[in-house]
Amino acid sequence: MARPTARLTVLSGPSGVGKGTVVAEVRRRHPEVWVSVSMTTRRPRPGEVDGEHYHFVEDEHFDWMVANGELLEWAEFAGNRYGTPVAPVREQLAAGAPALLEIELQGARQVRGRAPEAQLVFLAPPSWAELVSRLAGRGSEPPEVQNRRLAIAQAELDAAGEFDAVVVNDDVARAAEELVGLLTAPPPDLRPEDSAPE
Ligand SMILES: Nc1ncnc2c1ncn2[C@@H]1O[C@H](COP(=O)(O)OP(=O)(O)OP(=O)(O)O)[C@@H](O)[C@H]1O
Ligand SMILES: Nc1nc2c(ncn2[C@@H]2O[C@H](COP(=O)(O)O)[C@@H](O)[C@H]2O)c(=O)[nH]1
Repeated sequence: MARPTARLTVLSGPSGVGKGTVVAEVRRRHPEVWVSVSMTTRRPRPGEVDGEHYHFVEDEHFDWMVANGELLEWAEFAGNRYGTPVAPVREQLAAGAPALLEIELQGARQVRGRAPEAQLVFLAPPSWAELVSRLAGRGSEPPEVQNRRLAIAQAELDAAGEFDAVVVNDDVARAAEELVGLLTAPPPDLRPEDSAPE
């Protein structure tokens, strides 16, 4: 892998599109890629490990983090709250290393506001039918929660144009490599054609 750029990259996209699957594939291929572990008030799914998939916390703890400015961004999504602890991201970037966040649209917009230099990547499904099928096939939520997530997904798909890049998750390995390409791309002001003298 080319040396990743020390830059903040956000991966967003509708629930069930495969963000977690693609990020896991990126890490399997490139263990050096650092991915933020979010806080959430959601209950763990079977197999999810505290501190690895999420920091699972009670509402009071989440409130405390918000009140103390401990989160880079946070949002309520389908009945639960999710947020990115700011300190590890700061440490990562201060050490000259890249940081990858896997978050939903409201959070991506907050990151855009706080860190305009961040790279925002949208993961899109090959089709609406495929998105519905993936969310149902995962089997982690009951049908009413799936429908709630799909209602949000419609608005998220409409916002794809706000992002710097769109990656279609038609194939996990291909999408993972495309994401790695974006993680290793120099930021716009460092691209040779932008900095070349007249
Ligand atoms: N390219 C793909 N082709 C077929 N199935 C896929 C693909 N990518 C992911 N999946 C499957 O789609 C389902 C949803 O994937 P995943 O949980 O990674 O989505 P997500 O975007 O992280 O969802 P959420 O935002 O709800 O956490 C999983 O069952 C996963 O195995
Ligand atoms: N704004 C944020 N969104 C986050 C964060 N961590 C995860 N997420 C997104 O929430 C939804 C639902 O996740 P699930 O694990 O319950 O399926 C999904 O879009 C995640 O990407 C975060 O720190 N901030």
